[in-house]
Amino acid sequence: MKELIDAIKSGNTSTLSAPGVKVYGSSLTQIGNTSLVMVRTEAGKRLVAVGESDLYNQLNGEVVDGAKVAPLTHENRLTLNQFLPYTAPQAFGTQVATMGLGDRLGIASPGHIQTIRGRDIRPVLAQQSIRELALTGRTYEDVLDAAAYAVFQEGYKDGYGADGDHLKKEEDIEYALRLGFTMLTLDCSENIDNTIETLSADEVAVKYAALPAGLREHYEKRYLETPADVPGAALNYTREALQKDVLIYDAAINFMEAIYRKYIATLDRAVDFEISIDETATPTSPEAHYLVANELRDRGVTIFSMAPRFCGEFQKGIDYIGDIAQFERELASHAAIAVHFEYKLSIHSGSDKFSVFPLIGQYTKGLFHIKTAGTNWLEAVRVVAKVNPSLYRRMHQFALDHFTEATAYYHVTTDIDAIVPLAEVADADLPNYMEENNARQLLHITYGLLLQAKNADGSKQFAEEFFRTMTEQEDVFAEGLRHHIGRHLELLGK
Ligand SMILES: O=C(O)[C@@H](O)[C@H](O)[C@H](O)C(=O)CO
Repeated sequence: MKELIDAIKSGNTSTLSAPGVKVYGSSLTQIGNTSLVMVRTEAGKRLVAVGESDLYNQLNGEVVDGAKVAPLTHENRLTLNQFLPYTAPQAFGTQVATMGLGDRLGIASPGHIQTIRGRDIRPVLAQQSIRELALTGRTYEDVLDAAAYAVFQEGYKDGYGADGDHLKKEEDIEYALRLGFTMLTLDCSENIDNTIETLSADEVAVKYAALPAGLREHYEKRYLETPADVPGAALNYTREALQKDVLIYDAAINFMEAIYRKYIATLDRAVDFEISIDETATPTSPEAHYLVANELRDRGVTIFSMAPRFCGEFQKGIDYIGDIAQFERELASHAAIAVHFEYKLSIHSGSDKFSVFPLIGQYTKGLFHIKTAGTNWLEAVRVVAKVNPSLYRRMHQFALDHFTEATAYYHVTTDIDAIVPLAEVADADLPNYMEENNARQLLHITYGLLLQAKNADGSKQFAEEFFRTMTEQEDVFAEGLRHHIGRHLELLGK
């Protein structure tokens, strides 16, 4: 480390290096009297601060050869945010395309930054759902720390977001806001009544008639008597469809308004508020989308984006499943509705939907929010399959043994029997599993079980070897993300 510190002290920072130390040259920055850089040593990543200043004194670490060497702790991240505002998350609003780049491991953001830098889109790097936190055992502090340190490591100063994703409970909303998250995705799935879709027209009519007269009059006046005028959207309300939509979404709209009034409208800072109605059995018709959006606007609820449940299937880690012509027809209306109400269309489970990306870029005119997460985990699994076949085989077999348990968390239509048996695949061909839909979904939804699995003695069954492998292969992982997420962005027109 001494060679590095001396080079910084002498101002000879063009090629920083030191034996046994990886220097992240893009991180080098000057704050007053202090030169700050990120390195990786045998002990892990560290901040190295050379030159006394308030920053130098506030960083918790040890002094080595006259420099402060600080671990990537939560407290040191907060200090970094204080002195380097670009390392803190920001809200983006509706006028720039954004991409959620969920990182379940806390090590993908450098590759994501290298992929997105210089493109006409901004990254929401710190994006995890409560479901992901529960499955990985991480916290929102961990998620935000990892993203902030990656931003510093890469010297990325174009801004990034932090999305508390698929939040259903007020306590989780408060948790994310308390930590400074700059985007909230309100998951309304538990307030949407999917049972209505199972009723006959007569049963719907009876249930609808039982609603308060004033409520029925409100909706009938606005959607049967008043034509919806949205350029580019084909909207046609029938009495039967309206009755179903009111029964399906009215409670959810009240929930959206209540959360907005209590948590968003009262904030003294900008937060991108996303409405998620995608994780429901009921596809969101354009008419239902317009109804929800119109009611929110009339109630004074301002949103950053809306995630409808599109027709067909947006399943985890694989391409779109469904009638692309119907998807295109309805996408045109969904996109027109979003433009009409001045928010962005949000595409959840956006990973790997290559066949419809051009349509999404086209109809949203390049102004969208797209969410990915699982595909980034699968790029890490691909690295393991390439460089550590023994670990991959053990993880794959564990995933097969625990797949049914994992289906409790994610809706997939995986055909496990279609996956080529491990014994028939040579080590060199293991990465090919990441090209096969059923194997992709097998490893995709079992991520939490794999990362949390323990041996009889309580040690981690895979996680320690997995992260050691990923540390050794961090450049290979970043290259894999640049290629795979880069393909997403190219097809989206970014
Ligand atoms: O797995 C999760 O809970 C999240 O990644 C969630 O699926 C997210 O909203 C998403 O759509 C990522 O593609």
